[in-house]
Amino acid sequence: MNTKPPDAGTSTAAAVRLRGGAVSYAGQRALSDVDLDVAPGEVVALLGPNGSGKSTLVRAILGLVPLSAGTLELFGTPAHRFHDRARIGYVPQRHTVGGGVPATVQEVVSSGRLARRRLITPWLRPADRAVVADTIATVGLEEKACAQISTLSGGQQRRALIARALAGEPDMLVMDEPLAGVDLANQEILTRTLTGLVEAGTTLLIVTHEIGPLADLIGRTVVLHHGRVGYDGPPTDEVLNGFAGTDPHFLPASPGDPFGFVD
Ligand SMILES: Nc1ncnc2c1ncn2[C@@H]1O[C@H](COP(=O)(O)OP(=O)(O)OP(=O)(O)O)[C@@H](O)[C@H]1O
Repeated sequence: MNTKPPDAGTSTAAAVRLRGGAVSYAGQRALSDVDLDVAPGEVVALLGPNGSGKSTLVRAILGLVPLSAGTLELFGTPAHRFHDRARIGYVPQRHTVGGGVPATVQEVVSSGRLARRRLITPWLRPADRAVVADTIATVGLEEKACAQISTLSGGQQRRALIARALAGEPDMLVMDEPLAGVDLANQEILTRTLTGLVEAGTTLLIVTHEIGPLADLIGRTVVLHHGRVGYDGPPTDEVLNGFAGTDPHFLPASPGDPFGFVD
């Protein structure tokens, strides 16, 4: 699926440009002095131990939590003046769907399309419906399009919610733990989906504990320690193998210990 105009996502402006970013919750610092550039078309994995600030960083980029310091630009525009939110798709961390709201896969995915169109009229045009159908096919859920989303497995729900984000045809997709709790078959489908998006020029920012099947896709890893960037570079074996989400020996980086592995 790629119905973007040919120049979409190829602008030279960074998709994300954060300088000196800081976030506090009730006076407690969760992020400090974070610099992050994400170029159009880049695939960046955000790693780090539990509580190191990964989700906070993506929430700050998405404007879901305010920066207490620093500056943020999205696609070359200061974040406070950036109104084209549909250019950024977001799949949050805990995103299985409960039984509370009855909705089919098609309806859920359509809601992602409606959000892009900022519709005054509450219906989709044929071209929008085609994108919705295409997106459902991209994540391999054609046969479930009319099923209630609450009847799907966790992995299938995750695929549906990724499809919802994709239905807005974002230039950048931000995903928090897309593979967590997803079985191998669903991981493979998701990896194929993401590979197709990257080939189409979509920028990916992925918070993950499990590089696993995504290893071939990821061009760069940014590792957070205690709310600061400890490593920013290629996904070396040392980063990928040495990282463990809850490893107490994974300490703040220092010049002699760039990955923070040494006690
Ligand atoms: N809404 C909140 N209110 C108060 N503190 C919060 C809130 N969200 C996160 N924190 C704290 O901010 C710090 C960073 O949390 P964050 O969830 O960003 O880390 P993380 O690296 O994404 O962790 P995990 O891998 O467990 O998801 C932690 O100390 C956490 O307890």
